[in-house]
Amino acid sequence: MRIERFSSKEELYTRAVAIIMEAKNNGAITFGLATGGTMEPLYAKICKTDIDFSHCMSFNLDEYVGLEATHKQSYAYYMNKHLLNQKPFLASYLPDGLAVDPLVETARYEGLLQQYPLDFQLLGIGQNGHIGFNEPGTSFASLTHLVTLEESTRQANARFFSSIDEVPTQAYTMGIQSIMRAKCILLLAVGEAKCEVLERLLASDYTEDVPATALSKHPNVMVLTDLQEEENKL
Ligand SMILES: N[C@@H]1[C@@H](O)[C@H](O)[C@@H](COP(=O)(O)O)O[C@@H]1O
Repeated sequence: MRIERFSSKEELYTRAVAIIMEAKNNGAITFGLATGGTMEPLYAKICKTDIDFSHCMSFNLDEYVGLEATHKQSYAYYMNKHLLNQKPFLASYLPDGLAVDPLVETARYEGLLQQYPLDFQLLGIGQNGHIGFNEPGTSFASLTHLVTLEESTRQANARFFSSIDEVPTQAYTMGIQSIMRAKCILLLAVGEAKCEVLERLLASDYTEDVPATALSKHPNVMVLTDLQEEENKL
């Protein structure tokens, strides 16, 4: 895992855009995409470039169960709003939050990921170390599956909803193994709220208690952060 630290968010996002453009120039076609506050400035910056994804495919990490694609807090809506309306891909996929049968839906989505292996995966990180919606304790062998969200995850995401009661209790997510199959992974940890989890990630051994530590066994992971090392603070 290579880590690059930036003294400003502006520099960090500029670097992230450059990495994505380089991946694309080097032939990446299939992009795993992420949502969350962390990704909003990234997508805003991408939209200002002339990058063309019209021959690429995108696959989102996760989606809330129970929200239709037109719901303003669904990840389908988020992706259209922040990226896909401005930068359309040849095809864009997310798990279907309204799928009737979770087993059929997770098999469908995992099948797509196996049919179109990811060249590039973008990741944020949850305050409890989750990637996608893989909560602590998730098997590192997991494929796309249905999860029950931790209360802390619902609380962290409640800021996007009018009240915590509206935050879904379940989601579909790519599994850890689905994520780890990507050829190249870029994780962004931005803002003070991610300080503790980033330090945990860097200090922890490979453990399912901190899902993001799975990445330590991946050959091509880059972490960008605006957080400084403990000794450099003050
Ligand atoms: N499922 C998403 C994750 O993919 C994301 O990484 C995390 C952090 O989001 P934020 O960037 O808003 O802190 O939030 C959600 O839980």
